[in-house]
Amino acid sequence: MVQVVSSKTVTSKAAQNFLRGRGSREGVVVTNAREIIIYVSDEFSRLTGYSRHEIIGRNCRFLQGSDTDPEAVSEIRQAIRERRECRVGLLNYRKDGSQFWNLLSITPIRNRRGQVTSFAGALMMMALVPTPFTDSQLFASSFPLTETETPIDAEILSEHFFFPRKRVTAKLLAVIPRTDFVAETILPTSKGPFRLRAYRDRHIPGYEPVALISGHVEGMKDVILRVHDQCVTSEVFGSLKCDCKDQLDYSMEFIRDQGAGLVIYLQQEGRGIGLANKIAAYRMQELGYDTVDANRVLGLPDDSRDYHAVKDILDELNIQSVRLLTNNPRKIDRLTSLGACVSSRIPIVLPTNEFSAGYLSAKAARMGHILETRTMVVTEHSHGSRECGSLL
Ligand SMILES: Nc1nc2c(ncn2[C@@H]2O[C@H](COP(=O)(O)OP(=O)(O)OP(=O)(O)O)[C@@H](O)[C@H]2O)c(=O)[nH]1
Repeated sequence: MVQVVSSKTVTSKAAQNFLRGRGSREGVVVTNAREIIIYVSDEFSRLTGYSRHEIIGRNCRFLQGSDTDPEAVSEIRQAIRERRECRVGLLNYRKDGSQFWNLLSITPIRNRRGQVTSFAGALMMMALVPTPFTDSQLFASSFPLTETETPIDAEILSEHFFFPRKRVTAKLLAVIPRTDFVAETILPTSKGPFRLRAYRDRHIPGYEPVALISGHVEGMKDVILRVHDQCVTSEVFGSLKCDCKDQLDYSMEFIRDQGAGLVIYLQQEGRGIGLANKIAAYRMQELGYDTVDANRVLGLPDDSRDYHAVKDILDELNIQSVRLLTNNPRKIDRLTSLGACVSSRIPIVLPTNEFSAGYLSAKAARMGHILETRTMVVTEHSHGSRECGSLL
């Protein structure tokens, strides 16, 4: 629930009721009858990147930009003129210039005599769609849906929200957080103590992401992050066929040595296909297929991992931006598509062995991984100031 303001500015019962009814992940603003913002929730600030004092006293138009559809804006204007409720899906801009799809609900607040005294707006953020976009892409997700993502049928959504263009056929991905924090403990490890935070996915029974944290990361920007997907074969059985365990060990040590950072560990064995399928894929690799074709001959996707939980956990920890420990540029794309701010990439440079060399070069050749194995030294590839969403 949104905390109900005790502020003198939002005193009407109707406005208070509106605020009480909102989910905690919705950003809320209240304007006076002349559409000047008099209240802004913390979540609204967080979602848009503007601080409260940058918002109060302004008109909500500051979220619009060059790609905001004028048809959507005119629907809002008309609803306000007619003093009626409206729900609109439109492209908005955060303070850093990045775009997001906003499901905006505006409700006029009336006094006892029925006069409109203020307007309350609730903002809900959706996944980014590619820009510049074509009509047919407009509502298409920028990345394929996997079974772990939340599909929302655009037809259904468009029954509730006015969208500027009606040719809505593709599915929409709504970024509705679904990863709940469960508990935190201190975990002594061979690499030193870490805070271990457990989460639970609301939709997938048994899917329990964890965050292994060193130092203070909450509310910080440029936090070192390793997004690590489960690899039982190397991490438990010591398989030499891949570099997963080495990368996990390296990341924990790197984060410890840097003083702060986190590993988000996800149960997505075998790039999302599961352990048994991965073992079947290994069998295919013994027959001569590389890591990509082995999946394909089994009718399995190359990579069906989902990073929804990463965005939710970063939001839950109020982490503003991350420096990602990875050699996989697509991981950066996928995280930024979900709205996470990746400010730079830190390569992980590790030696190969006779069993992993083929796998690693296949990943570089077929999956776009950056393969640097000449030296053990890790240097940060900075991409300059926060250019979220346009790193590579
Ligand atoms: N399907 C399949 N999965 C594999 C294979 N080898 C390792 N994995 C899985 O690959 C996942 C790790 O992905 P990688 O492609 O190694 O690396 P990445 O996470 O994409 O990129 P980095 O951030 O650079 O590590 C883990 O879930 C492993 O279980 C394989 O041969 N086939």
